[in-house]
Amino acid sequence: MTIQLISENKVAGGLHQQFEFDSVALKSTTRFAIFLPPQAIQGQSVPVIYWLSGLTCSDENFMQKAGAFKTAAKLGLCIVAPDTSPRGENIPDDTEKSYDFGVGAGFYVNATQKPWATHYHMYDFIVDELPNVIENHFNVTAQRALAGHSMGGHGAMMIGLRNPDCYSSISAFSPICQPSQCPWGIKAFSGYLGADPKEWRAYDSTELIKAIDSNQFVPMLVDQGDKDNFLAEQLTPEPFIDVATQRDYPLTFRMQEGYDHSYYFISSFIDDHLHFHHQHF
Ligand SMILES: N[C@@H](CCC(=O)N[C@@H](CSC=O)C(=O)NCC(=O)O)C(=O)O
Repeated sequence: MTIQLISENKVAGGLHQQFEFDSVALKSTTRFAIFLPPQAIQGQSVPVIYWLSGLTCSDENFMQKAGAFKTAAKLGLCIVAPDTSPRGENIPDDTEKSYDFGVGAGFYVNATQKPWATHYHMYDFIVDELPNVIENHFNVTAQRALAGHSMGGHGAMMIGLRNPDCYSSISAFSPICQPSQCPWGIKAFSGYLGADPKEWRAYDSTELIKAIDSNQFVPMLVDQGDKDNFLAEQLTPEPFIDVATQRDYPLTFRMQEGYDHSYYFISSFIDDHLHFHHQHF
């Protein structure tokens, strides 16, 4: 597997780089961004936080807007931000070109339905292929954490709950907590997984947290803004919090007064998330 450097910038004493490579899972060329802290450049192996972005995003949104570099550099954390779907000329997209399905909206699932099933395997990409690429090409340890926003918050929680042995901690901003029950999730899951809601359960964090073995609880931090336009209709955290509370799951859920759904919110609390993951590595 070869990866090709696309761009490089020095930042906070470390490096921000973009690479592309031919993904087996996505059957297409894909790009990711990586922040390497100074420690990794000096030869030390560092742990990795995988950041999963939301609808309409690429590898760039988090890196350009979250303001994570100085704290990640101080704590010696590598951050990897993949794209949010396969992308390119031969990749099927929503015929209506809507922002919440198709390119930019892979929802971190393995699609089973045509025409999506050929390329839209974001679950396999994030769980298996991308970490292998990162661990084979960079000065990183096998310690992994997951974080994300909105659709990517759903991805971080869902992937962490399904693979508790692989991740030290999980965090999310404004996650879609019950995708089987909200318009964004119903549209995506119907399209990618088919009409039967039973097939959706394996990708729904509120279902997964009901079933996970208590010996396999992974610490989780969630921040949510109370002025988020999507909160009531799309994000619906209450059922997830209720199950977590009943099960004594190690979830810290913080409702943050006055904040919306944007990267202004993320940049306000990203340091807390980086410290949280650092503490659990
Ligand atoms: N209608 C909007 C919706 C797009 C949007 O708000 N995207 C969010 C994630 S929403 C859930 O996954 C986002 O992160 N946008 C990128 C950014 O840099 O802010 C639209 O189409 O604009």
